[in-house]
Amino acid sequence: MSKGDSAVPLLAARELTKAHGRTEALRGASVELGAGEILAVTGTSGSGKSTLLHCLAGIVRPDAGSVTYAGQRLDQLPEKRLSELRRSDFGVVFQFGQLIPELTALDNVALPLMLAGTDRGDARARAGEWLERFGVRGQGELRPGEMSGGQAQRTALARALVTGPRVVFADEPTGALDSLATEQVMTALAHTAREAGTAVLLVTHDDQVAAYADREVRLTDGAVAVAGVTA
Ligand SMILES: Nc1ncnc2c1ncn2[C@@H]1O[C@H](COP(=O)(O)OP(=O)(O)OP(=O)(O)O)[C@@H](O)[C@H]1O
Repeated sequence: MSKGDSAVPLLAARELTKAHGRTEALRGASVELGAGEILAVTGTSGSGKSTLLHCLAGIVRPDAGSVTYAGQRLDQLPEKRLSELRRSDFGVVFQFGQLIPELTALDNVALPLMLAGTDRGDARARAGEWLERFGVRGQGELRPGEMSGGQAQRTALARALVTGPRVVFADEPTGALDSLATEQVMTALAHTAREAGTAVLLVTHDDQVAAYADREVRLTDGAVAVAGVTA
């Protein structure tokens, strides 16, 4: 039984619709994420995966439908409260990790802690522990441009998890990596998320990546077509 089987989901989208101009990216998409669950959202290009992730993460507001997180309506929260909640409870990783190029790996991971008020020494110590978990502690003094794609993505994941979020949103986190680097990144993500009890919403078009999830939902034309168990 997966940890996502609890009666009340941690995060739930109901009947979401969202248009970008005249393109209807979401047309009644509903999805639930349990605490500690790893959920893969799959589907062909343009099926609405990223838009769904953005709505669930409170980055984009849906046109209609609801997003409920830990009992509160995310889609109705005022912007200030929403950004506080995103900082405290959510971590995000995109296809190209979006690390800050001028900072070392260690300082990139320490930054969210420092922004939350942790002093630099403690933040760097904790950042080092997270780099260790992702197998890139040895690269801590390198800048993103000096790392391989896989090392940079593992650093981005360490940065997303260092603040202890309840949910990590990962949009094609291995989209730019070869198969070996994908395996290393996904193994590290699944292992550390399970250890920390962090839920992960994983957007991917790659079956190799979806196989790391507890469950998969497939989007077709902005709505969920198939929901099932992958593992
Ligand atoms: N900012 C935007 N402006 C206009 N159209 C957009 C915008 N973002 C997404 N779309 C359109 O909305 C639809 C859904 O896009 P979305 O990025 O959510 O799909 P996706 O499944 O993540 O695609 P991909 O796998 O190619 O990233 C597509 O037709 C896309 O072209």
